Amino acid sequence: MGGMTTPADDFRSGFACFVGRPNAGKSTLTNALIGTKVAITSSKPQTTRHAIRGIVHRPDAQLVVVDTPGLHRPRTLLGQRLNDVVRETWSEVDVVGFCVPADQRIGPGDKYIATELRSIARKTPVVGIVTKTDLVPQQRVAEQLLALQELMDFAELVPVSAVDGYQVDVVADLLVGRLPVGPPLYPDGELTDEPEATLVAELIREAALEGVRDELPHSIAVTIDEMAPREGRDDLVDVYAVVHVERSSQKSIVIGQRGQRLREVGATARQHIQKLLGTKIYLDLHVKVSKDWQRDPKQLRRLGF
Ligand SMILES: Nc1nc2c(ncn2[C@@H]2O[C@H](COP(=O)(O)OP(=O)(O)OP(=O)(O)O)[C@@H](O)[C@H]2O)c(=O)[nH]1
Repeated sequence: MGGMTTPADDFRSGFACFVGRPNAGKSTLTNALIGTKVAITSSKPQTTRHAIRGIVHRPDAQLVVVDTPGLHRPRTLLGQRLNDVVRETWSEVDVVGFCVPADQRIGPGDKYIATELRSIARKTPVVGIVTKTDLVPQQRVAEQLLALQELMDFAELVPVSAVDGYQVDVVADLLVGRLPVGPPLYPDGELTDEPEATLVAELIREAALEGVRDELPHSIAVTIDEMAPREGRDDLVDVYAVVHVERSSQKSIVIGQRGQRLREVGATARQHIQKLLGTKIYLDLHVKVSKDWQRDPKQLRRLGF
């Protein structure tokens, strides 16, 4: 941020999330809004409960898009837990974007989401978004907007195509318009310094936390020691990473019986990293006890906080 410029008095900042049935186009729209800049969750310990998907930086606003798992009709305890996370996110963001694809009839799944949204996030404005307009004739888009309007009270309605870019800015404007006035929540610079390594670290952290979030809420940090293409090959990147925990008891949780868990963490993380980088990777994962790293400013700095 540099402290050189002070944001204008009417600068807006805040959080948004997208909801909608699977395949409604939420991720694609998020990526279109964010462009190339990728944001990283691990840089802010207090926000790790809601993974940040990306940040839209504009001269007049900063829009932080958070991830939510899909809302399901709860059939299992896990389903219920996931739904709790969804509800919590909904009530904490400043605006929700409810996505419905233009090429599919509005159905029970959408009605379920609308009912839930109404009951949980009564005060959160919801923007109704008809996605994938490039797939259907204009007339169909209009019909879908009308059908969507019947579902619930929307703050705004807007059609968009993330693929051809139609009205992506309008969606951004509508979401930003619902954010409170306030300074940027995240510095711009840190997100672009080393996006890949930081994001790779975050993917490993996410994988390591999967299933043990309750046992190790904020006690994990990940650093990347080295990340470079294997010599003489352009299709393989070596990643050397360290998972930092606070106590040796946590180390055993992360490693698991005979290393079983760590292997799974590695496999999951590797898949995600390969997707991100678009190349094969070799992932070398070590677990290290960095005692009380959360309370030690020096260690915190080293771990990138
Ligand atoms: N033609 C077209 N296809 C789109 C558009 N947006 C998304 N898609 C496609 O629709 C499919 C689902 O898109 P996603 O963005 O993954 O949908 P999602 O809502 O994030 O899906 P979940 O992660 O399953 O909840 C993908 O195959 C996208 O390529 C669009 O604007 N136009």
